[in-house]
Amino acid sequence: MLQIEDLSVKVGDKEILKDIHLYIEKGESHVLFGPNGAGKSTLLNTILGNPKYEVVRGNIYFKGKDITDMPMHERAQLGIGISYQSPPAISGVRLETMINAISKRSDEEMEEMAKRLNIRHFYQRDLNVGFSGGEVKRSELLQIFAQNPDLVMFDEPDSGVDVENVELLGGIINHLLDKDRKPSERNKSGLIITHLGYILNFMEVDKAHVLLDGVIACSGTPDEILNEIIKNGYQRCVSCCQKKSCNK
Ligand SMILES: Nc1ncnc2c1ncn2[C@@H]1O[C@H](COP(=O)(O)OP(=O)(O)OP(=O)(O)O)[C@@H](O)[C@H]1O
Repeated sequence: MLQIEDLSVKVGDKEILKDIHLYIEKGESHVLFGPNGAGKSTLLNTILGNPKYEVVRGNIYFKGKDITDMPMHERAQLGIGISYQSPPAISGVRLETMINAISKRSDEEMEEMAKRLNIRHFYQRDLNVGFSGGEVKRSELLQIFAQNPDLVMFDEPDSGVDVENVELLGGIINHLLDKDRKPSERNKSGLIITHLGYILNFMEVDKAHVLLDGVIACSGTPDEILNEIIKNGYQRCVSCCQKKSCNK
């Protein structure tokens, strides 16, 4: 589904991502860990095609197509979606208006998901204006459900969310990524950034990567990587990275 080859990315004068290789198969979800400022959001924004991020080397392929120079709206049409960490509040645009503008789902499907996310009563409110942290995340997930993209990226879906809502959101992300279907029937792929990994208790993820200083330092199963980070911080990834000379 997504293939990233030898990708290096600059923001302004600064090279943030270096020599990234990442392959996400159809039906797979990957999680991205890394300390603050490592470049995780930069990677998501680059996949999305945000023009602020300049690809200086390498290529991004989506569904077999080279999208490296493709504008953002065409990538969205092709099936790439994102749930932002801190989406903007938009006065004058109601949640319902946004949903109607972007939805590829039936009214019945939208009603059901809005109820499941407990956000139906927010339809007449301006988008994210005065929403709490958890309400913003629920509204983001409803918009992602409406768009129905094939590759969904989640930038810290659990930040600022209480324990009960993390469980709710984890279950819905699982559903959005087809994890409630048999492996052979899964068509969606995901890339999720999380700092604490608590949401992973409620969703299924196939692989994990650690991004350090713009480089993928280690990859493995989500459990082994997360346990290592909880036990020793990012220290082992740093030594692993030094052995591979990946920070040169
Ligand atoms: N517009 C910009 N101009 C200069 N530097 C930038 C710009 N945007 C991001 N950066 C820098 O790029 C680096 C990576 O930022 P990024 O937001 O991708 O990190 P992150 O891993 O997502 O961090 P966090 O976990 O704190 O959200 C940081 O050092 C940041 O200051």
